Amino acid sequence: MIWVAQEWISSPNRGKFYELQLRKFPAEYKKYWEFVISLEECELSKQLYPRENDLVFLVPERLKGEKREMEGNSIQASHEYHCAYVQRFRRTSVMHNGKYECSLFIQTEDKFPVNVNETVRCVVISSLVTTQRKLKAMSLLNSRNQLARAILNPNPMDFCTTSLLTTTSEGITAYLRDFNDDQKKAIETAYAMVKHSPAVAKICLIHGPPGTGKSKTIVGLLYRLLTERRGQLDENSNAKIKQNRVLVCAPSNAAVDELMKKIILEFKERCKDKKNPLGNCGDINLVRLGPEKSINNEVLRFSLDNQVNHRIMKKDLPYVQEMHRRKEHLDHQLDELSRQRALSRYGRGIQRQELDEKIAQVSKERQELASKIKEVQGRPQKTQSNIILESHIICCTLSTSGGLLLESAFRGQGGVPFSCVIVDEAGQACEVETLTPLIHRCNKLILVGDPKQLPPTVISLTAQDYGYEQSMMARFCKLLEENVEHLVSGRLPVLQLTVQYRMHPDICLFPSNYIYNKSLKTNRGTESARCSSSWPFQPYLVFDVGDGSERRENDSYVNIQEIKVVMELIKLLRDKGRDVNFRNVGIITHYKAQKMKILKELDKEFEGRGLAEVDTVDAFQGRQKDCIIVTCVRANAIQGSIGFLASLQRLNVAITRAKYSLFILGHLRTLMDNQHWNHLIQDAQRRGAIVKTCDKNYKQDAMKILKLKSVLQRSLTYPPSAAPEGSSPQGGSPGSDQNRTLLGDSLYRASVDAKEAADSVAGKDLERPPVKDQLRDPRLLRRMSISAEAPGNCPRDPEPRDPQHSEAAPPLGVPGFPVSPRTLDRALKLCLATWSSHRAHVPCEPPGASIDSTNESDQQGGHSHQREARAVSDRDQEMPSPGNHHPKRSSSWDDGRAEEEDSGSKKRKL
Ligand SMILES: Nc1ncnc2c1ncn2[C@@H]1O[C@H](COP(=O)(O)OP(=O)(O)OP(=O)(O)O)[C@@H](O)[C@H]1O
Repeated sequence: MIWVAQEWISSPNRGKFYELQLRKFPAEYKKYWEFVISLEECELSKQLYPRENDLVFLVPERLKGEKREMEGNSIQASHEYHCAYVQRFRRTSVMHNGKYECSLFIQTEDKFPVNVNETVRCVVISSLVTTQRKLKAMSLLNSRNQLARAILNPNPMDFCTTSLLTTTSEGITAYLRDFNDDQKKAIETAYAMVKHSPAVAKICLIHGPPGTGKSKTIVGLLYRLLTERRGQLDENSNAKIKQNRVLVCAPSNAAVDELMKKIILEFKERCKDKKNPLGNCGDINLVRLGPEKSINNEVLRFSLDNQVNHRIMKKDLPYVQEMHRRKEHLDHQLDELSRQRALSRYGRGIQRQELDEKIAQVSKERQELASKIKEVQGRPQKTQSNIILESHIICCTLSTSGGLLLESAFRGQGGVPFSCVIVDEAGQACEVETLTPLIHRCNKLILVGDPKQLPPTVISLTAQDYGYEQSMMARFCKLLEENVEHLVSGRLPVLQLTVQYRMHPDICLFPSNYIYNKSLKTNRGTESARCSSSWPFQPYLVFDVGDGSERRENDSYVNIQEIKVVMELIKLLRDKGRDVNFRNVGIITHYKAQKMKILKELDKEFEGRGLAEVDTVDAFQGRQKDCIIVTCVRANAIQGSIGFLASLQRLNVAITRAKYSLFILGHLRTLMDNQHWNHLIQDAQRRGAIVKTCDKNYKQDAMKILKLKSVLQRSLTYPPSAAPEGSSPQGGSPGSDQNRTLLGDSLYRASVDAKEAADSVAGKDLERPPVKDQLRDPRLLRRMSISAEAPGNCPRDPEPRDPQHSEAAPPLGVPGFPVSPRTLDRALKLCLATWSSHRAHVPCEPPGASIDSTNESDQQGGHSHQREARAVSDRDQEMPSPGNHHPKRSSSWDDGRAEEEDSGSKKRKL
């Protein structure tokens, strides 16, 4: 029953009441009850009436209202409530009290204290179909699958390793050029596992952090597995070659469809003869199983129902059309007869009788015709099975893979129907769910996912205690990691994807260091594109909304001050982002009430146009946006729990969705009570990426998301009064690639369009503030050692609270060292020089915003100052360091590339 518990609440929209009338007491089966509901009610609530396999709660009439069914997030079962299972739903055509009736057979757990004819309230909790499939998968595992032992008691030999590499043909070598080394290794290893020794049961784990191309790798593997098929197919066009059929599953419909879109693109693109493809998807056949209403429109064409209809329509179209015409004719006839019958109410009895007989006759004929149409158009099993058998890739959810459809299609075919089962988003599937596709006896399982992102959603705490929240992939990875020292190779048999193609390197830095053990690297092309000067906003800032406070709203929370900041940021994105497409901006909040309030505000501001997408972390998993704003909401005066926010996996997903800019809004004192947030804040603090704000200043503070174009320009014309330190805020020396990223891209590699610059900063302030106030980038402020307590800033600093983190940076506002205006001027020129020399070979990928990215005078300026800049760079490095600014010395969160790039920069200096 534990397994059921979490699902009671996972379908909240099904929690509806039904009044049922107990009709008779079936003496023979004490635990079975027959209830009656009126047909009218059934018709009205077609979607929601208790259906077969539904789990329901039954409450006798006399107990109604005595106790609430829902308390908080959990349903309280007590002796008054009877957990029951809808065994059978039967529609009968019996008239009762002037209404047609339906019968509902419900099986209760034990004796149900209800009297005959007493009304019973029935609460539909959830369908048990999925649960039944999971139970079936569990019970069949041992008898049906060779992987049973490996799953229950895994050892490293059960997992495929890189030693299985195969030889590749020229064509495949050329194809694999589009993939990075990790992806190639994953494809080749999984391919070898499937193709070599098919009798050996093996599992392949492909672990891919955010944006590392997990889907791309799956598509590449499918292509690799199925291209050989073409050769075989040419000789023997029996399309039922089971060795070349793959079952591709994911826990959710959305995940299946996302992957399918990529599969379709790839196979269509690579079709040998596009005018004459061999299958329905390029040269292969693809089918998507599952109810049509849950399939994305873009892939609906490949649904089983669609393909069945297409085949039937093609064959039986004229016949079906004729039947429809006849049915329409009978409908008209019935209408007319009913009208005549109504008119003859006061006429002769004989006439009425004749009409009744005629109506009955026409009704019968119509009913027969309707069932014939249904039979032809309905889903004839034979056609379904043929389509499934002819498919090379079968896509469906894990649950659907356990349905009767697949089983009956393969019944009597002999052998194993798939060469392998691939599970995408495997980190998000419950263990038992992952067992479901294994009922088809396939002994090769490929799990692709990231256990460090969100686990399966399990609300029941009891279920969590039993480990139901842990995915199979997470369990395997954990076990292997714990025993890594006992492995002969000393290496984990997990294929790791380590190059990400999504995030700006500044966004990637913290998750890479803290969550992925410094292993997540940014692809060079992605780095250049993300650092493009055409994107006018900073990549990574954490706003400390110090005077924000959480307010409870029903079961949720809101934080009004954070909403104000969100709205201000959104307005800036709109005003300064020029072409920033709002569909590419996402606002992530963990709380429903906050989401609703933000949506309302956005609606007010934009009158329903151009709304940014607002949703929970869970809804954003697997997706990406150009800019993400995270509003954390929680802000307690008395420190307490931070609820959903506490999960590292949720934090990971929230901060890894943005491509160009990530702005996190939170009450840092509250957040710092959690160790993961504490690390994030300390890291941001070291990088000078924290912006303190409060109600008085939030509008000005929001402006800090703009890149510092004006500073760059003014620094050349107005020598400022302070200079930055020589060291970068995150390590690496000036001129190193990493440094270019952090300094050059975020701070200086901005558009130098004078007009834009003036407009974005100085133009706003008629009374020009002192230079230090104009330098709004927190990193620069930090480097210049300008106290965060400067006028207009908020008074409170977040301080690292956790004494166990010895590498913790001091609180914001620690005085730095004095720098002269000349040094600052030189340093700025240095950055400009590095920027312009770097830019020369950096391709730009406009993300949607297109701002003039070149400025002659700037480039020339940078060029002419290059030599001088290098001299400054050398000298700056010798300057006394405040000690905690050079992460290579002070921080355990260095970018893994720092050392390599540091030496690179030294070479450049030589
Ligand atoms: N080798 C590669 N070369 C170029 N681009 C790549 C490569 N691999 C992946 N990408 C790009 O990176 C982006 C993310 O890829 P993909 O969606 O496959 O990643 P993912 O790991 O499945 O993402 P998620 O974290 O959302 O699950 C896509 O735009 C994809 O085209």
